[in-house]
Amino acid sequence: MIKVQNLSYQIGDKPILKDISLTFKPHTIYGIIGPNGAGKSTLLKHMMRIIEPSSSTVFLKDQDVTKVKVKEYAKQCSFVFQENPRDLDFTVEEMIAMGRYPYLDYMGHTTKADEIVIERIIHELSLEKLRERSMLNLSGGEAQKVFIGRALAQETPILLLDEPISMLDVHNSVELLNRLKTIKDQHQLTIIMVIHDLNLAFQYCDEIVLLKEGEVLLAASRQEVLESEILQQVYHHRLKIIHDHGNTYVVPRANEKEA
Ligand SMILES: Nc1ncnc2c1ncn2[C@@H]1O[C@H](COP(=O)(O)OP(=O)(O)OP(=O)(O)O)[C@@H](O)[C@H]1O
Repeated sequence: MIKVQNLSYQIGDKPILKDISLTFKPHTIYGIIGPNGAGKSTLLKHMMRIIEPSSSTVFLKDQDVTKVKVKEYAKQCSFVFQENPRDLDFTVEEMIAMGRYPYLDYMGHTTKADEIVIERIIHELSLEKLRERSMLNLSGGEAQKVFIGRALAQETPILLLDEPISMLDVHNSVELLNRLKTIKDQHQLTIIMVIHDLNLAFQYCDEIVLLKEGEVLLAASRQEVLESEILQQVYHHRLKIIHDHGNTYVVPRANEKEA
C-alpha cells in the first residue's frame, strides 16, 4: 500500500500541491485526472521520488519512503515517465531487460527466471518484431510501449504511469489498458496513472482522483465521480455520459463549452 499524507509542495512562492492526502490500496487502478497544470505529474513525481518528498509525506507499507533504499524501492514501485529519453542506443530487448536490474546479482548477470519474464513481456506487448531494433529509430508510440514493458519487467506490486497512452493509437491504447487490467487482477497490483482521456479513464479506472490547482477536489469510485457535477465544472465543458451494454462512455459535447 502506498500513501501520501499532508503533501504540500511549492516552487518559489507558487504552491503546486496543497496538503494532499491519499491512500492507494492494492488490486485497484487509480486514474489521476484534472486540467493542464493541476499538479498531476508533480504528485506522481513525488511518489516516484523524482522529486524527493519531504519526510513523512509519502509512505510505502507505512514506512517513510525517504528511508527506503532505492534498490528496495525499485522492487516495490515501477514508473513510466511522461517524457522519456529517446537517444538511447539500446535494443528493445535490452531496454526490457533493464527492468530486471533490482534482481540482478552484483555482477549484473541475468538468470533463466529473468529471461522468462523478459520473453513474456515481449510477447504480451506484441514487441516480437521490434526486439532487435534500436530505440533510436522507433516511433514515439513504439518507444512508449517499450518503456511500459521495462516497468512491467520490474514485476512490482505498484505501477506509476504518467500518461501511458499519450502516444498510442486507439488500438494500442485499449490493448495496453486491457493488459494492465488483467495483470492488476492476476497480481493484485496497485496501478496509478495520470490520464487525460476521460472516456478511457472511466472505462478502466476503478477509482478516480480529481485534481485542480494542486488540490484534490474529489477522490472516489468512478461511479461517484461520474455522478458528480464537479467533473464538468472543473473542465469548463459539458460532457455526455452514455450507458450502453454495461459500458459507460464519457464524451465531450461539441460546441458546448461552459458547464
Ligand atoms: N520547474 C518548475 N518551475 C515552475 N513551475 C513549475 C515547474 N514544474 C511545474 N511547474 C508548474 O506546476 C504546475 C503543475 O505542473 P504539473 O506538470 O504537475 O501539472 P499537470 O497536471 O501534470 O499538467 P499537464 O496535464 O499539463 O501535464 C503547473 O502550473 C506548472 O507550470
